[in-house]
Amino acid sequence: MTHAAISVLGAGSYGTALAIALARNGHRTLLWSHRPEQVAALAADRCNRVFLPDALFPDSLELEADLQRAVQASRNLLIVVPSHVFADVLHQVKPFLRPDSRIAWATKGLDPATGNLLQRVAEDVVGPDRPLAVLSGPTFAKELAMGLPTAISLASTDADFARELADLVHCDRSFRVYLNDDMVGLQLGGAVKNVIAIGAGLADGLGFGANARTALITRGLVELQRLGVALGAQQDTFMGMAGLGDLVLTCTDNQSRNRRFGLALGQGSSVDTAMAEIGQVVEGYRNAAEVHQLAGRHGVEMPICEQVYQVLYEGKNAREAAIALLSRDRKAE
Ligand SMILES: NC(=O)c1ccc[n+]([C@@H]2O[C@H](COP(=O)([O-])OP(=O)(O)OC[C@H]3O[C@@H](n4cnc5c(N)ncnc54)[C@H](O)[C@@H]3O)[C@@H](O)[C@H]2O)c1
Ligand SMILES: O=P(O)(O)OC[C@H](O)CO
Repeated sequence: MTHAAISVLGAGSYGTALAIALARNGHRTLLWSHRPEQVAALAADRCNRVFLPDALFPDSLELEADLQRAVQASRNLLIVVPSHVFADVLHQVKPFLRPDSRIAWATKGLDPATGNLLQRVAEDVVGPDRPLAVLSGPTFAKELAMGLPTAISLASTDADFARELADLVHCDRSFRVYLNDDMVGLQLGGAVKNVIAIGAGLADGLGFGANARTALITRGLVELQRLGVALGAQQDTFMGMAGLGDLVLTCTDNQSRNRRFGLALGQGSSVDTAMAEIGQVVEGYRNAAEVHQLAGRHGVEMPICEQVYQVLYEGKNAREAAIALLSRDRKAE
C-alpha cells in the first residue's frame, strides 16, 4: 500500500487547486479522478491544462486512477466533486474505507434528492461514527492554485481531525485556515451563497448598478442567517468566511460561475445556453431548488432565493422578479 498524507477525490478545478496547495505544503498528496484518461493527461502535463494551465504540480502531488488505491493510501480523504454526485462518490468509496478513515469535503451544495446537508448524506452512507469535516469559504480555485493569499474556514465533528486537517491545509505564506465549530453553518453558507450570486449576476445582467448588487448581498446574508438559525447553525458563523466572505466574493467577481450564469440569464440567455457557455459546474442552479425545498420545509422566508428559483424553474422574467422583490410590503430592517 502506498502512503500519502491525504487523498483528494475529484480533479475538477477546485480538487486540483486544493491538491496543489496541500502538495505545496510538502505533504504527499494523491489526486484521484473518475476518468482514467484525465489522470493520464494530468500525469503527463504535470498541470491541469483545462482548468488551471498556469499552476504546475509540485513533485509531492501524485495522480491516481484507482479509487481503491486512493482511499487506502491515506486515512485522510478530501472529497471535491459537485454536490449532485457527492452521495454516489461516497457509495463508491465506502467498500474501500480503512477502519481509521476520516472524510472531509470542500463540495458546496446540498443533496439534490432531499435538500439535506451533505453531512447528513455522509452520515447516512458511512455511518455516524466516522470523523467528518467541511472546508468552506471564499476561495476561487485559480487564485488558490497560484498561491495567492486565501483564507478558509474548517469545521469537523472531531477535534483531532479538525486540528490535523488544518495543519495539512494551512500555509503561513498563503493559505490561512480558521477553525470553526459550526458544521451546519459552514455547509449552508457554501450552498446559499451560490443562489444569491446568481441573483447578483441577474441584477447586473439587467443593467442594475452597485446599489442593487449591494442590497442583494446584504439581504441575502439575512436570508442565509434565517435559514441557518432554523437549522441549528450559529448566527455569528455567517459573518465569517463561509457567510459574508463567500457571499461578497461570489456576488462581485466574474471568476464566479454562479455570478456569470446569472449575468448571462439577465442579458437574455437561456438556462441551457448559459450553462453550456460556462462549461463547468454551476452549483447554484441545483442549490436554488434545494434551498427552495429546505426553506419551505422549515417555514423560512427567503424572498431573493425564491425569486431566483422562479426565474430558473418557473420561467419568470428576471425583470419581473426584481419588481416582485422591490414591491414587497415595506418592513423594518
Ligand atoms: N472552482 C472553485 O473555485 C471552487 C471553490 C470552492 C468550492 N468549489 C466547490 O467544489 C466542488 C467541485 O467544483 P469544481 O469547481 O472543482 O468543479 P469543476 O466543474 O471544475 O469540475 C467538476 C469535476 O467533478 C468531477 N466529477 C464529476 N462527476 C463525477 C463523478 N461522477 N465522480 C467523480 N468525480 C466527478 C470531475 O473531475 C470534474 O472535472 C463544487 O461543489 C464547487 O462548488 C469550487
Ligand atoms: O465559481 P463559483 O460561483 O462556484 O464559486 C466558487 C467558490 O465557491 C467561491 O468561493
